Amino acid sequence: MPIRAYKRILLKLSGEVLAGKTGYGIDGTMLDYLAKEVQSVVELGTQVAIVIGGGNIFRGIHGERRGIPRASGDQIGMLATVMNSLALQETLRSFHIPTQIQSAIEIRSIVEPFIRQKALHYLEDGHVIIFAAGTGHPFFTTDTAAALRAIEINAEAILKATKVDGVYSADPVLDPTATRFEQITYFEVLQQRLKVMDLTAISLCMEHHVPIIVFNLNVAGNVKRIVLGETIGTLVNNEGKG
Ligand SMILES: Nc1ncnc2c1ncn2[C@@H]1O[C@H](COP(=O)(O)OP(=O)(O)O)[C@@H](O)[C@H]1O
Ligand SMILES: O=c1ccn([C@@H]2O[C@H](COP(=O)(O)OP(=O)(O)O)[C@@H](O)[C@H]2O)c(=O)[nH]1
Repeated sequence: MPIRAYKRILLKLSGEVLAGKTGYGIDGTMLDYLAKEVQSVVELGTQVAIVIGGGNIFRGIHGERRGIPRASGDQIGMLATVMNSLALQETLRSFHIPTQIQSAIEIRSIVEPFIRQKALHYLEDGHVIIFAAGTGHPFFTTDTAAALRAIEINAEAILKATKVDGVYSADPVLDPTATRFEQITYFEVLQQRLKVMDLTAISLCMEHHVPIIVFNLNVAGNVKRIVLGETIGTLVNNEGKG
């Protein structure tokens, strides 16, 4: 078996990634693609926790335009992450990967509530665990939920999957002259307000020394490459050189 760089990771998937090319909702081809990426590291014996966003269905901030107060809009957004989690769970199970969901909001007839000790047991038993409903609180994001859960389960790294291949000096989607960092410190990300992840999430990771690897999910095999220690994307930690 190849040597793994990481034994326990937290994979952060944006909701948007689930929409695939359709741009909205849940795309079956994308679910299969994600399941294969996850399978490739489960096969290495890596423990995998996943936090998934809801932006493919609803973002709280956008509700305000339709007269939905932010806190209610955020609750809709959190429920969207539960829908995405269920879709991903069923796909992972169809790939024979044992998968559990734990939700930060209690919806007991559908998914288990978040119980840290139980989550740790699932991981140790080789189950993939999906943490749904973000932090359970409005005004937060699933990036912050990813940071929080990564700390709670002692994940060795957060793998932040995006459609760009790392952290840039500016949003590369908007600024073609932006340059990519191979490594950068949390402090530099905060100081330069680089919006690849929200600042609350970065601060939590900085305080608790959780490295973040920002990488392009659209390149097949990237999750496995990272777990095997290849330098992919941008590493955010305390020692980055910028
Ligand atoms: N400095 C930056 N470096 C890299 N990406 C950035 C930067 N600033 C903004 N971004 C954007 O952040 C996105 C990554 O966040 P992600 O969670 O995937 O997207 P979203 O929050 O839109 O679902 C990238 O797709 C990119 O367009
Ligand atoms: O702890 C959380 C996490 C998410 N959300 C809501 O859920 C939506 C979807 O999450 P996010 O935008 O982080 O998803 P992504 O951008 O990763 O798809 C957000 O817009 C918020 O409205 C929230 O209120 N609290």
